[in-house]
Amino acid sequence: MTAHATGADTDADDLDVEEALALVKEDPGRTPGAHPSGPARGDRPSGAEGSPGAHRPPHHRHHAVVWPEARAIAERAARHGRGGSRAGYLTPVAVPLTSALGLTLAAPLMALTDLPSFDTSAMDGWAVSGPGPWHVRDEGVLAGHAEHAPLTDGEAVRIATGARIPPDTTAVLRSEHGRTDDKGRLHATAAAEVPHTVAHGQDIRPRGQECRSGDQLLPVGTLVTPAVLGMAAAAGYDTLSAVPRPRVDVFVLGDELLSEGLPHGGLIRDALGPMLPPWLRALGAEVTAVRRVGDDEDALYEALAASGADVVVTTGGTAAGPVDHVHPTLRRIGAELLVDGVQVRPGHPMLLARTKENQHLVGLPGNPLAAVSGLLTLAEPLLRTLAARPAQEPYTLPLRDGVQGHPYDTRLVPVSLRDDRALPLLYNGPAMLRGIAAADALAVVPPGGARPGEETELLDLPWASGGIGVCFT
Ligand SMILES: Nc1nc2c(c(=O)[nH]1)N[C@H]1C(S)=C(S)[C@@H](COP(=O)(O)OP(=O)(O)OC[C@H]3O[C@@H](n4cnc5c(N)ncnc54)[C@H](O)[C@@H]3O)O[C@H]1N2
Ligand code: MOO
Repeated sequence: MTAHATGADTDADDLDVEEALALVKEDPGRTPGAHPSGPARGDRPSGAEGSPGAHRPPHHRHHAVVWPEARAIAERAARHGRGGSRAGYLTPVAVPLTSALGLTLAAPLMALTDLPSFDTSAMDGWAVSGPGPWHVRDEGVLAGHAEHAPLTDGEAVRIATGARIPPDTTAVLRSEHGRTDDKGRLHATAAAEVPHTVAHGQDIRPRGQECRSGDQLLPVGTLVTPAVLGMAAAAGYDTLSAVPRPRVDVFVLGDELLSEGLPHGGLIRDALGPMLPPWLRALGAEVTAVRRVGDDEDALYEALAASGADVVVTTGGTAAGPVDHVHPTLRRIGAELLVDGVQVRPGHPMLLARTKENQHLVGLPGNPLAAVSGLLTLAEPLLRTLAARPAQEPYTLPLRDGVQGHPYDTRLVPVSLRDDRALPLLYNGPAMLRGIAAADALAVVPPGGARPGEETELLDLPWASGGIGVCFT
């Protein structure tokens, strides 16, 4: 779908700006990351300050919304048509612990048992009753064994860490704090914290020390981490009530795409087929299908009609070229366009539509970095809301180098984070992946650009934040 020249949206000025910003003005001979200084705020083209929408040039796509609004629409979109659920997330299900990592708890985690569930020895040693010396019973008490006969005053029995404390035990004497004399009697040694004696309750973990059955351990909305899985298992759970991952079908459009080998004869490798599924999983999705769909309107129509996913993600075909079928197909199925273009570079032809009751479509542009922009602008808030995940806390860092701005649109620029500063990376053109492949985050550069040292909002990439989102499987 590379033929755009005849498209109705041809916009010579926009395309010139795009080329200038992303491709040719960055001098590849400079130190990687050394971005040419952007204009100072005061040097912005007149009219670029303040609300970008208010200063759009007359030829700008009139439907395009400003970047923050696009994200807000995507977040709100999830809240409609979900059986009246105002929260917007998918219906919770019981998920086995082995599948629950990265999900959000749909119910508080209440203890199903006391923890510990019985009085437990905290150390290897002897359970003793009363003051020593003690007569040591022949048998021992091991973890996992049934209850032991009560001790009588002056008796001791060997005990292992984690074993049940026999009734009438007053303390546990650690093995390194006791010795037996030649008559087989046990004495507390001078090495004990209180010499020759053991404090009442010493090294016993009493039943219910951590929680009582029915206590709330974690609130609803908690992200299921490995530690939460451990806590849930300890507290008696086999399954968790959690919000499931939104199911996502990915349709990769384009006749020019190869799945293997070197580009040849005008054909190029499909970069999005390998990139999007793991990225979508990192954003909380379950990828239910990845299909190549040729530049054929009927094929896209049929694929869409057959999809039962919560979200369909298409790549390519969003612009107005002769084989850009996304808009016509959406019209054909009677979809409601919620976002039709965003004032962001790259990625401005991205779109969001409601295709069915409980199904949305995110149309990512075909240029690979433009697709990333659409993924983070539209798919991320939609999936996050459906999966009831928390939003990333907004944060800023100073830019090491200035970044030229688009006169009217927000720019998303790959950056690497070093020493609490963001280094804008080269090779950030819409068709390029070299910058993003080396990046830790995307800088949100406002219309008009950003000066060196300017505090700039950052969108973390899921693998760079080290969060639970990094679980790609
Ligand atoms: N007349 C206009 N032409 C274009 C406009 C415009 O406003 N008016 N916008 C440009 C911008 S910006 C973008 S972004 C692209 C969006 O185009 P589409 O979403 O229709 O995508 P395609 O035309 O199918 O492809 C664009 C480009 O990306 C390559 N591509 C597509 N899929 C893949 C893939 N899976 N892996 C790697 N590369 C892919 C494709 O070969 C094209 O080179 O439109 C501009 N044109
Ligand atoms: O700039 Mo397009 O929006 O190439 O991505």
